[in-house]
Amino acid sequence: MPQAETEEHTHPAWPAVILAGGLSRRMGRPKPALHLGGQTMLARIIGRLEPQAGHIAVNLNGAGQATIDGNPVIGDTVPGFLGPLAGVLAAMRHVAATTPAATHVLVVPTDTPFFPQDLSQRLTEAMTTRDQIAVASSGGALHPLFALWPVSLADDLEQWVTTDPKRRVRAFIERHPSVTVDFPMADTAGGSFDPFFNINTPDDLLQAEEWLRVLGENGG
Ligand SMILES: Nc1nc2c(ncn2[C@@H]2O[C@H](COP(=O)(O)OP(=O)(O)OP(=O)(O)O)[C@@H](O)[C@H]2O)c(=O)[nH]1
Ligand SMILES: [Mg+2]
Repeated sequence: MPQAETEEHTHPAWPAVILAGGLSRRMGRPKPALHLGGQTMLARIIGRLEPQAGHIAVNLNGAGQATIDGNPVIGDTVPGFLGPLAGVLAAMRHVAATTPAATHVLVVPTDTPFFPQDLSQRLTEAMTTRDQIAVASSGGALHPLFALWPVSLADDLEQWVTTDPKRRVRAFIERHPSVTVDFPMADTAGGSFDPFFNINTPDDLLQAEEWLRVLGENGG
């Protein structure tokens, strides 16, 4: 069961968590604070989520500050920079504690600013049972960090992230019932555009500025 529907939401509003931890080694500086089109990446992701999610929290490796941009910060619940799945685990624990009625948590990464505006709606519609992980894909590529995760997987995930040597997101998903939702490429003046364009390097950031111009002020 999602959070209560409100007038702004034409579909269920899941609690959501933004993965903003990690080391940003390829970028060389923290990705959530990067500026894209005059806005931080994190602010951009929050703006993209707000119309399609309920309560939003930001996951960092440590919860050194209480809020960012008005949203609560949650730290990883397992230490050691264990990767994105540590953030997914923190998201499940947070939602179980703060929104116990929610069966799922919507998780998105901080470095993919043009993700679809109907992400939550389409992932929700694709689920046929409440034990499924609903995962996004585009152009034949899975985007395992864009998913609706059953909160009930928390204990199993904790076991996995603290014992599996690779902690690959896909490998964890494969152990559970899931459904994949394919999102179309956008047709733009600059050609076909993948809405899951991911920013990892300084060069990716320059390209993202270009796409922002092509897509318009808010990035589509
Ligand atoms: N909570 C948490 N999130 C993480 C961790 N590692 C990566 N992430 C998040 O997972 C998403 C994808 O991670 P990457 O692109 O690999 O980010 P990264 O590890 O900071 O970057 P690189 O060091 O260049 O690999 C981003 O949204 C990161 O914020 C982690 O240890 N804990
Ligand atoms: Mg990484």
